[in-house]
Amino acid sequence: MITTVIADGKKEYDFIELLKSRAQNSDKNVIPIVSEIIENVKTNGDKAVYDYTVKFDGKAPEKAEISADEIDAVISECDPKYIETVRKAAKNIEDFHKRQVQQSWLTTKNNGVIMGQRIRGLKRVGIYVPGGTAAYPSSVLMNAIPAKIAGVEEIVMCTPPMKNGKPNPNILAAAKLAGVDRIFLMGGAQAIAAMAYGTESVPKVDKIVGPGNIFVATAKKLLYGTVDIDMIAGPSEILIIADKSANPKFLAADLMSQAEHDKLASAILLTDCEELANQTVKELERQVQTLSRNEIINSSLDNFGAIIVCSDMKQAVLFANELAPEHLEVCCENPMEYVGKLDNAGSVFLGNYSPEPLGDYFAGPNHVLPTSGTARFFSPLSVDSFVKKSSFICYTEEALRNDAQDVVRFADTEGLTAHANSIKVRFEDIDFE
Ligand SMILES: NC(=O)c1ccc[n+]([C@@H]2O[C@H](COP(=O)([O-])OP(=O)(O)OC[C@H]3O[C@@H](n4cnc5c(N)ncnc54)[C@H](O)[C@@H]3O)[C@@H](O)[C@H]2O)c1
Ligand SMILES: N[C@H](CO)Cc1c[nH]c[nH+]1
Ligand SMILES: [Zn+2]
Repeated sequence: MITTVIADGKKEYDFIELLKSRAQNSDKNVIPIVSEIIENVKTNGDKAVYDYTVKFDGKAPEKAEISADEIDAVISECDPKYIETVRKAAKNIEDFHKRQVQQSWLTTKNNGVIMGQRIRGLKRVGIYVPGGTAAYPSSVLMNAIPAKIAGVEEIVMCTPPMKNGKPNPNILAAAKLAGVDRIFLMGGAQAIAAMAYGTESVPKVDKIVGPGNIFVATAKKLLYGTVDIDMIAGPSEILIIADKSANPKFLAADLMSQAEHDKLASAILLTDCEELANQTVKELERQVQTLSRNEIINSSLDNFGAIIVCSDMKQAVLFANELAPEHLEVCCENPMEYVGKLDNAGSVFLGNYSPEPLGDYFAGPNHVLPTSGTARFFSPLSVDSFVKKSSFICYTEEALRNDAQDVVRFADTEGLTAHANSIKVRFEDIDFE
């Protein structure tokens, strides 16, 4: 079961180092596997993707792309109540992300100089929607809605087929509602490589976004540069900081909500209350028996789960910032007090009634979030992830004349005479120093 460590001034620091190194090293073994897949797809295109789909997903569809007619036929199988829920979630996600939109701007200075920044949607993006051990229609919404708001011209989606080689109807319904343009049934590193290089059927994209397991996350990392990526959004993580006011039943449930994603998922509790830690262990043992994915949960908690009884809540905050988790729940008496102290987390859930799964599906903020400690420098998926910015400058002759001497001096200092010359030829009447 989960490892519990009690603060003694050293053990807890050593354990935090261990947890950090676990998160960073987990992809070492898969790099050679993923590199081979990428090379094969680059060389052999659709044929390689087909073979990997058979190998990893069970059965490959004859044609990887799903036609519009097929989509409509499959969607008719969905439960209308589910469609209604998707619509409500989509509305919340749209409302949240619309607030992120940045406008192009220009400014005119007193001397007539105009400059500004043009912001526009990327031309073609690839969104990855996981579908291995579970199907993720919620990830379709989280990827596609901000892309649409950003004005992306074409959204290409890849998701693995179900075991019978067919598409998951609930994923297709979410894709249609969110405005995805083309859908391909393929998963894992091979799907990422197909979108990065293009194949006979899959178009090459400018950027790949979206979460996935360790094979997907590693492929994105290796292909960065051939294509842009959003971040490393690998196996899920939850870290909870809790004081004695927290409810162990809620804590255990929330820890396991992320552990059930993947054997490599991590679930960590930091508390200053030993009694709460013990009660949470008991709750984990009790509740896990009632959950369908208990095998994955047990493996995840065994290998990547931890409860640390900290010396105080200040130490809990310090460790939370060190670990930089994907999701951070604050189950403390005054949760708002912590907001300004938590610097490194993908998404923060405040109070006993903001459980992590609410954010996964419904509240509005994006659930595609940085993992493996990369929340230190990556941000959640957002409208920003789908735009490109170009700046522009327009000087008048008079304005350039005024700045000419300074620009020439800078160019001369760098030893770049051609740069200086481009200014000088415009003002042959100026005697440059
Ligand atoms: N960070 C986030 O924002 C976020 C959001 C949602 C989900 N997730 C994570 O996404 C992941 C989803 O994982 P999943 O496995 O269910 O679906 P997935 O679609 O990411 O992966 C399935 C694919 O993995 C490949 N694969 C499986 N075993 C392989 C092997 N031995 N060698 C090579 N390739 C192999 C196959 O191609 C398969 O199609 C979970 O880890 C979950 O925690 C993260
Ligand atoms: N918790 C996942 C991100 O790590 C997102 C998700 C989708 N569905 C359920 N959960
Ligand atoms: Zn989740």
